[in-house]
Order: sequence, then C-alpha cells, then structure tokens
Amino acid sequence: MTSETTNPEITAPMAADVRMKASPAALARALGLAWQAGRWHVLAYAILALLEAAVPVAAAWLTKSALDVIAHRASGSSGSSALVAAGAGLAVAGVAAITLPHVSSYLRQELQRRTGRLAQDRLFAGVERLAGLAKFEDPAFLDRMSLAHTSGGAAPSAVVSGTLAVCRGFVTVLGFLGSLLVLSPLLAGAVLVAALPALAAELRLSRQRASMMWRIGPMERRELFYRQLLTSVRAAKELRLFGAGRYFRSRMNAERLAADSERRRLDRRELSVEGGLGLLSGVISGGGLIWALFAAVEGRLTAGDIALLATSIVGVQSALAGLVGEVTMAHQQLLNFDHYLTVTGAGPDLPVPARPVVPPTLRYGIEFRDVWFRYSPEHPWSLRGVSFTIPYGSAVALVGRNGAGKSTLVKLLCRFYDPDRGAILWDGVDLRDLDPAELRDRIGAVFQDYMEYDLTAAENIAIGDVAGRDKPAASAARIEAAARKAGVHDAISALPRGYDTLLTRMFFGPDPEAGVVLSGGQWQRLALARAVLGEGRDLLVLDEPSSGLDAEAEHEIHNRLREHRAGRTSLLISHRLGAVREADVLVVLDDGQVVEQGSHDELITLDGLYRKLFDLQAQGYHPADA
Ligand SMILES: Nc1ncnc2c1ncn2[C@@H]1O[C@H](COP(=O)(O)OP(=O)(O)OP(=O)(O)O)[C@@H](O)[C@H]1O
Repeated sequence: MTSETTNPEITAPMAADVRMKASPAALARALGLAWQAGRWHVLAYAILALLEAAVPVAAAWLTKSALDVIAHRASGSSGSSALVAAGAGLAVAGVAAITLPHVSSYLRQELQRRTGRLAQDRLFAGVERLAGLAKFEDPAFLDRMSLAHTSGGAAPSAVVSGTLAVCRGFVTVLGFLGSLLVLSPLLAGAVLVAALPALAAELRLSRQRASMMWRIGPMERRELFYRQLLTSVRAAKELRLFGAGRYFRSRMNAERLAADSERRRLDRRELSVEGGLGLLSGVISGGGLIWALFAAVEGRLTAGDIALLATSIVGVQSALAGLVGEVTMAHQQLLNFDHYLTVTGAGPDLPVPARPVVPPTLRYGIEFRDVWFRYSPEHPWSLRGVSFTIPYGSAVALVGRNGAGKSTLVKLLCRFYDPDRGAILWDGVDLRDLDPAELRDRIGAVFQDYMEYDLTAAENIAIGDVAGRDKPAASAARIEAAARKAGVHDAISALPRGYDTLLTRMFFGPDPEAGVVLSGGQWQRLALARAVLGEGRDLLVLDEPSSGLDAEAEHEIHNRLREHRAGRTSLLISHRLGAVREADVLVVLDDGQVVEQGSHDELITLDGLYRKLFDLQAQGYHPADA
C-alpha cells in the first residue's frame, strides 16, 4: 500500500509502544454498547448487584442482634419475637445469598452474548468498509483485529460488571465500614487504607497484562498459522510428502513457548504483588481480632460485637478484593477495547471523495497513464510508468514473464490499491474520483487466486451478484445460464444433488451424498460462472482463466467466452499465448514496464520478447519444428 493512501488511524499507534490508557470516552462507548445490546439485562443486573451487596451487611447485623438476644436471655430477659425475626431474616438472607449470584451470573452471560453479537457485527461492518487490500497484508492491523475481536465482545459486559462491582463494593464496604466505625474507627481506617495500594497495584498489573497481550499477538497468530497448517487438507499432501510435520510442529511449539514465557513473567509478578498485599490484609485483620478479644474480656464489646467485627473485617476485605478484581478485569478489557474502537471508527483506507462520480457506462475505454506502483515504500516498484489503453469493445491481453506486474495491474484496475504516481482513467474519469463499490459493480473478474467457497454449487455462482445485499439476487435460471457459459452446467447437473450439492467435505454431516469435492478445473469454471453472472458489467477481467483446464476444455471455454465477450471490453491475462493471440491488442509487460504492444501478427513481425515467448511455447508443442 502506498504511504499516501494508508489510513494512519489504523496503523500509526501500532508500534511497540502502543498507548495503554483507558480513556473515559472508551468507558462511555463500552457502556453504550452494552446498553444498546440489552438495556433490560443491564437494569436487572444492576438491581441484583445492589441486592447482593446489601445481603452480607444485613446478615452480619442480624447475626449480631441474634447473638445479643441470646446473651440477654441468658441474663433472664425473654426477646423471643426478636429472635424469631432475626432467624427469619437470616434465613431470607441465606436464600438470597445462594440464589442471587446464579441469577446475576446468567444475566452476565446473556449480556455478554448480546454484546458479543452486536460488537462482532459492527467490527466486521468496519472491516467491510476497508475497500482496499493493503490492511489485510499489514501484520499490525491483523494483530489489532484479533484483539479487537476478543475485546469487542468481552469488554462491554466486563465494563458493566466492573461498574456494578464498584457500586456493589461501595454498598458492602460502606455498610461494613459503618459497622466497624461504630466498634473501632481506627480499625475501620486501617482496613480501608490497606485496600488502596491493592487497587493501585492491580491497575498497574492490568496495564502490564494488556501490553503483554499486545506483545504476544504476533506469536499467537504464528502459532495459529502452524496449527491450521498441520490440520489443513491442502497442506496435508506436501507435509506428508516432505515429512515436514515435525518441522512445523516444532515451530508451533516454539511460538507457544515464547508466548508462555511472557505470560509466566507477568503471572510471577502478579503472584508476588498479590501475595504481599494478602499478607498486609492478614496482619490487619489478625491484629484487629486480637484487639477485639481483649476488649471483650474487659467487657467493652459484646459477643455480638465480636461476631459483627469479624464479619465486617472479612466482609470489607473480600468486597474490596472482589471490587479490585472486577475493576482490573474491566480496566484490562477497556485497554484492549481501544483496538475495537479504532477498527470500527476508522475511516476508509482508500480516499473516497465526498461526492464520488457515478462511473459512467463505458463508452470510450480505460486508460493507464504513466502508472507507477509499489506495495509499500519498502518494496521495489512493481509497475514503472505503465501507459496503455483498453479501448471500449475490444479484448486486450496482458502477457509477460512471472512477476512482470500483470496481476498488479488488474488489482489497480479494480482499485484494491491506488497508483503512487500517474492515473487510471475510466472514460476519462480518474478511478480515485469513483466510489470503489460502484466501480466494482461494473467489472466481472476471475482472479488467479480465485476462491473456492465451502457452499453449494448454486451459492458458489450466486456470490457473483450479491453486492451489498445479504441474499443472492440471481434466479436459478440465471445461475444455470452462467454455469452454461462457463461450461460447468453438465458437471454440476451430474452431482448427487445438482446445484444444491455442497462443494465441501467439511460440513456435510452424516449424509455421504451431501458433500463432494470438485477438480481444480471444475472449480475454475465455477469461478468463471461467478464472473459472468452479473449482468450489465462493462468490463470482463480474466486473470489466467484457463490455467486449470485441459486443452480441449480451454478451447471450448475460450470459444464460449469469445461469444460472451462479443462487443464487450475485456482484459485477459494468460501464459498460454495461443489462448490470447486472438485478442485485439496484446500488451507485453516486462519488469513493470510496457515493452511492446500490438496485434499478434504485429508483435511476431516486431521479433521482440513476445515473439521469443511465443516461439518457445510453440516449440514445446512441435518439437520437430525447433
Ligand atoms: N501483495 C504483494 N505485496 C508485495 N509485493 C507483491 C505483492 N503482490 C505482488 N508483489 C510483487 O509485485 C511484482 C509483480 O507481481 P505480479 O503478481 O503482478 O506479477 P505477474 O506478472 O502477475 O506474475 P505471474 O505471471 O507470476 O502471475 C512481483 O515482484 C511480486 O513479488
């Protein structure tokens, strides 16, 4: 991708020193997302959280009053009704303490599912807005995507939980601190002060964890790559042939080992920090209890007071620990949520004018005017001052050696990238002035690395006309007509379920007839059918449309395509020079430059690179003439 067309929003902060700060705006966006995903769940979750917070405090006071009534009974007073009330209250609190966490756990899970769905949809809508290809070749962007996917779903519900944990923690801590204050203000202060360093230390640790996750992102992606390689059917042949399984397994293990050592380092740091903090709170609570026992012996505290004190110390400490845990979890998710916000909030990666020109129906042709292009400033030039025209209604063929720049030209023509210098003009309009989606609506194309979708045969073709919709637009008759044009109708009709046959062995289930595997040439014909499905396209681009076909099939396909192309503008790329010799103009590329152009006969007369390549191929077919 060129430096001029890269959206800096997505890549700029991707360096190692990625910003690790949870902003209030990110917090608001995460809460907003959770609210949009399920406002009733958020409300119910909030009410339950407050109830849960009040239960332990109420139970502590009920216990204290029950113990005090019992102590008074020992000294002669009745108090039966108070005892019954305290007992009943304790029973209700017990039931609430057992059931409420289950209900709130369900609500949390449901909220997480809802926010997960909404966040995933928005994230991929953001990815869809990327009109070019460069982002998908940028490792930093891929790392950001993977973190965005995890955090987009998890962060909003974690932030809701964290926020509610703060509220719950406040209610519980204030309730217990109030109780402690009544008994010993000094102890209340000590317990509170001990919690503050814990919060600061945990927040620091969560920042370190988020930055560690960023560092190990590339290792996790590489590990995933090796894992998929080791189980992919495409790779299985070569891995077995070369006995390369062990080689890739050891690379996979090395990535896991490196990521684990980063994780271990942080776990150890957490262990020492949290161990130290645990010791501090143990000393405070132990000291507090010893003081209380002496005070009870001296008659300054009752048995109920001791029970309340012990429960309050433990209650404050565990509420604070829970609060700190939830807040740090939410904090960490929020740090990663930044990646989600960046991807979903990014503008287009290719500059699109505020008022794009609607591509006019092609009437004159497409002109490459002094086009220079390299994939990034670090790459060498792939195209160096390319100029030629594809006149309306004619077939132009691009020929040249491997790496000459033919496919790159096609990618620029579909505006997957913009030229660094020069311009491509569609009837005189610069492609940069058009909306990429509208431009692509005018082009039917088969790429060299076409896709094989694990879907039915009909769906594989119908994808050729789904632009911007969530359902295919083509009727069964149109799909069949496209299949006929691509010469694949008979092969599809012979499948166990015709056009409804699944073209995969991955998802077919127990029915052996439901999934089949096509041959390479048949897949290529399906890709062709996809390209010719869309009606009213101005330009047909075929990058190596017959590389997987046998000679007879190639001949037949070219005849059919010639009929289909009649009167249409087309750009063909092929290494089989016999297949493109009929083109109106042949453009010969070499090392990113146009070195010859003209008809087959003209280029043969010219006796240059084309003639050399053509003669070499011809000799291969007729060795006797060599
Ligand atoms: N995504 C990419 N990132 C970086 N460099 C690339 C990329 N794609 C192609 N190139 C480079 O651009 C140059 C032209 O490649 P291109 O694929 O256009 O050649 P081609 O003429 O289509 O070759 P072939 O006949 O082998 O298909 C090559 O040097 C190639 O290494």
